[in-house]
Amino acid sequence: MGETDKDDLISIIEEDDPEAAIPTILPMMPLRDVVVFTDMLLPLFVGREKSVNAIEESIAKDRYLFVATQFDPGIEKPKTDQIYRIGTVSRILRMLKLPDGRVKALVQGIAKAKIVKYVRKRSVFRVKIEIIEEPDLSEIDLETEALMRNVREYSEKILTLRGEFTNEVGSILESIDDPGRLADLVASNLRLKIEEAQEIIEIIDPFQRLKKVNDLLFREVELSSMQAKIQSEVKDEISKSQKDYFLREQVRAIHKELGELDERTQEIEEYKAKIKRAKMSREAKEEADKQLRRLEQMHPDSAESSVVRTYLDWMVELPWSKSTTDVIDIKKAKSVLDQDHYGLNKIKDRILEYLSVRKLNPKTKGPILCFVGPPGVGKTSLGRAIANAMKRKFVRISLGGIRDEAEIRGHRRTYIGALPGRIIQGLKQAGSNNPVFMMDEIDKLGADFRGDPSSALLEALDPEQNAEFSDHYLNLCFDLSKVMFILTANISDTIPSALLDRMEVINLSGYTESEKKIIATTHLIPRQIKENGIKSRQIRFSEQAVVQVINEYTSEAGLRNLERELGSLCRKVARRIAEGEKGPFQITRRSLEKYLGPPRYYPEMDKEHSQVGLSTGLAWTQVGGEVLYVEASLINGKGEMILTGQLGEVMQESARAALSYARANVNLFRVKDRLFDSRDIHIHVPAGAIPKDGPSAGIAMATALISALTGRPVSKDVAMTGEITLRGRVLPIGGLKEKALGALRAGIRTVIIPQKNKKDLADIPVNVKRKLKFVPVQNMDEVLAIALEDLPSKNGPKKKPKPKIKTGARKKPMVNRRP
Ligand SMILES: Nc1ncnc2c1ncn2[C@@H]1O[C@H](COP(=O)(O)OP(=O)(O)OP(=O)(O)O)[C@@H](O)[C@H]1O
Repeated sequence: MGETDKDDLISIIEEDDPEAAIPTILPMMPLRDVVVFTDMLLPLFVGREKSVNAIEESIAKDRYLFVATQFDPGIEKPKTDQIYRIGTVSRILRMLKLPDGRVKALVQGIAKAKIVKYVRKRSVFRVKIEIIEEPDLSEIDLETEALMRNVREYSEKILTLRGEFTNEVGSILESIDDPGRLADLVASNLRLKIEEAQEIIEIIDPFQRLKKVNDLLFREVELSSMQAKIQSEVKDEISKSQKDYFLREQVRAIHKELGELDERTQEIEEYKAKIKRAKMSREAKEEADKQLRRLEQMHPDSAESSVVRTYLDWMVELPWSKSTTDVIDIKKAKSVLDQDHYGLNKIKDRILEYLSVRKLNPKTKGPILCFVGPPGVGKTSLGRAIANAMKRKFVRISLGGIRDEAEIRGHRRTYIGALPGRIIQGLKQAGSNNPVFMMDEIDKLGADFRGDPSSALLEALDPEQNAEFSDHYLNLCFDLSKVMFILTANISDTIPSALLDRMEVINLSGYTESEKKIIATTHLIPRQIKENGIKSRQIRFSEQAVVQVINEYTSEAGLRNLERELGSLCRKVARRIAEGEKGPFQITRRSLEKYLGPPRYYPEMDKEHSQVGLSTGLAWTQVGGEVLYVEASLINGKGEMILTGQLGEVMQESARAALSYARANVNLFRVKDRLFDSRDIHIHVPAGAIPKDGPSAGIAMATALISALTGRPVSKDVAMTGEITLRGRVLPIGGLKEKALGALRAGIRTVIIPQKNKKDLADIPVNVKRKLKFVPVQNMDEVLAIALEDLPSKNGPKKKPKPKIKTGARKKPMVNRRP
């Protein structure tokens, strides 16, 4: 054993002469940190002068050398009393002189000996020795045999713990049957401390020596196994989670063996079943299976695994192949639409046509419907009715204010908290892949650096490409071709044009007072009564009360606020019933104020008489048609034009055109051109906080201006809409129906419209036409002839005949609408 290899050992033994007698006087070499046992082979580096001398002396003679260990390895030049007296007679088997004067030698222990005395001490230690004979143990008793076995086993154990055990070592241990040699061999390999090793070497009796070695081995085994235990404990601490995982895996394996499922396996199995049930597309299933396999490998509590779980939840809950069966019965659909909606005949007809085509050709890629109209005119409820009629699911999302493409298409899964886009979310909510999918406020889509949501929307809506709509979160394609999309908007002007191209716009313009009255009595009141838990016999609405709510508590094109006010009336009655009062409760004009407070829109307060420089225009806004007042006045100045009331560019240009027209026709109006040098003209359009734009107030501005210049008042019952040219021609405008309804609400009786809009009168409900007089005009002369009460003419002032108003209950404008 030791550091020398076996080949060396063999050649040495051949050289050795076992018969050679050991001399009694030998050169001696003190060793610093090793005790040499009999038979032990040991390579030595020798540097100290005395030691080198000792080796040289030995080589010069018969190569015998006595080696003994010094007490303290730190002492460079030990004295005789600092060296143990018992040591080993050795033989130098090889020697090599190094260039630096040091010597490398391979020595082997031959016999144990004792220093009797030092013969020489100066340049070299020379000692007289006495060989120590050991008692002969040729007959090995049982105890010794047992001890030897023990020693062998312990040795194997230690070497195994140290990772040094090999079969070769095992057979060497087995082959030694001399207890003394076994003790020496084991001791020389035990990494003992010097004192311990010396203690062993000094025990002469082989049995005793073996016993001592056995004790040390026992201690060493304990130490080594304790060390191994500590090491593995530390390792366990470090990888506790790994250990947990390992244990869990074992538990899983045990459960599996027992035919039971643990929580985790159960989860995985559940996902497997859900994936199967979801009947995904092949591509989607592959991805889901892949993610499930990833989940299986992951630590169940890791953040990553919860991301994968959320993804799988989305995947299995999407209606990949879940559809509802369409029932398209046109008669039934008509009755559903009629049941939920009063009027709207044209729109209902269009919807029924659309459904008929779908019935005859289910694969049709017909246009996408887009309902455009002010709030509360029934866009959403029509969509819902279509879904009911076809027995499809209905979902609704709002696109108002969306600027980020990811809202439509989803965020990539790498983002924390990523989710699919609104379209996929809507489909999950619907639970079928062919719902009626309503997207509200398409006109309020934004676009900025985060991408253009309208392009993502385009992909979703376009029948040519929506079979492969890709969502960033799913990272897969989802087939949207069976979805029936319906879009809604308040105005069509701001709908992105690429989208507008693909849609069929259906306008819903708003309701007249009488329509509102009917809808209120037939739909809104019964619904509110039911929703508030009242019995219909407990509450009665008088017709006048309903009309008053329409006119004095609301002012809108649609029915939103009307329904809210009626709901609030029902709620108040519900409270009284809940407090124990017995009905029936009458809602009359008189009791209305008690329930709803004072009216919010007072009629007949302001425009009681016609005024100079104040004309009434008509605007088409997101909430329907509205009257728009235009004020003009002359103030001292230098002929400048002041425009206020947050007018947009087009409207400002329109005002300038009106002014130019007036200046070009000063003669006609009998105004001195000089007037413009000393006067500033101020045009203001009240409700100054609300931005206004568009050319359609052109004739209203010109009328106000000319009224201010001429001092002729503008008739209080006349409203007008039309664009003006420099030559005074009146050009057509849009949204006539909405404007007409707005004028009616404001108590106007005559509406001046451009000649070219005459065709639009066909769309205006008959009862509106009965109450409003529409006067189509081609130029400003005609406008002024109707609007100004006292028109200056080329032949001098002449009294303008009052416009003849045919019929219609007179409703005066409301205070908060009138400057
Ligand atoms: N013609 C109608 N007949 C009966 N009820 C109607 C009619 N039009 C609208 N309604 C009712 O008026 C209420 C408001 O309608 P809805 O919510 O559909 O309006 P909307 O046009 O979608 O408004 P918004 O643009 O604000 O979403 C609903 O309760 C609806 O049932």
